[in-house]
Amino acid sequence: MLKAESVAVFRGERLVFRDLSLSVPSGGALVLAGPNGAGKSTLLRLLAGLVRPAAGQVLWDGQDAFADLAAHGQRVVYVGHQDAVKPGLTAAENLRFAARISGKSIRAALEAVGLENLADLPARMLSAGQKRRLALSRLVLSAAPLWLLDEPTLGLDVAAIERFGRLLAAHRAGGGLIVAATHVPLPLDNVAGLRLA
Ligand SMILES: Nc1ncnc2c1ncn2[C@@H]1O[C@H](COP(=O)(O)OP(=O)(O)OP(=O)(O)O)[C@@H](O)[C@H]1O
Repeated sequence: MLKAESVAVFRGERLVFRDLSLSVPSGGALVLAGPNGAGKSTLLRLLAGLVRPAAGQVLWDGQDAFADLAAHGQRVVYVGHQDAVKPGLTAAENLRFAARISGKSIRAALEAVGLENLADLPARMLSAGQKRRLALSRLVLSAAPLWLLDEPTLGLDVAAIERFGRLLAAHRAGGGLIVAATHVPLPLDNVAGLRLA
C-alpha cells in the first residue's frame, strides 16, 4: 500500500502543492490529471523518492519511504517524459543493465512491446513511438511493484496502446501498483483519479 499524507512540495521557491493526500492499494491504479504545471510530474518524483516533501509523509506499507531510500528505490520503476534511451546502443543493449538487476529476459521484454524485430538496431534509428516502447519495456524487466508513469502513451499508436494496456493489467493482477500522469485517457480499468489544480 502506497500512501501520501498531507504532503507539500516546493520546486525552487514555488509551493507546487500542499496538504495533498492519496492512497493506492495493492493492484490499484491512480491517474493524475491537471493542467500543465499543476505538479503531476512533481508528485510522481515525490512518490519515487526523488524529491523530498517539505511537509507530510510518503508511506509504503506504513513505513516512511524517505527513511530508507535505497529500499524504496527497489520498489519503484519510474518512466519519465524523457525516454532515457541511449542512442548509440541497440535496443537490446539499452536493456542490459535492467536485465542484469532483475535476471529477466531482454527478449521477452522486447516482445512485450512489439520490438523483438528491432532488437539489434541502434536506438537512434528508432522512431519516436518505438523509443517510447523501448522505455516502457523497462517496466517488464523490473521486479518493482510500484510503476510511476509520466504520460506513458505519448507517441504510441493504437496497437501499442492496447498492448501497453495488457501490461498494465498483468502488473495489477500480480498485485502491482500504478500511478500515472496523463492528459489523455489511459488503457486502465477501475482506476481512481486525482486532479491537481
Ligand atoms: N527543477 C525545478 N525547479 C524549479 N521549478 C520546477 C522544477 N521542476 C518543475 N518546476 C515547476 O513546478 C511546477 C510543476 O511542474 P510539473 O512538471 O510537476 O507539472 P506537470 O503537472 O507535470 O506539468 P505538465 O502537464 O506540463 O507535464 C511548474 O510550475 C514548474 O515550473
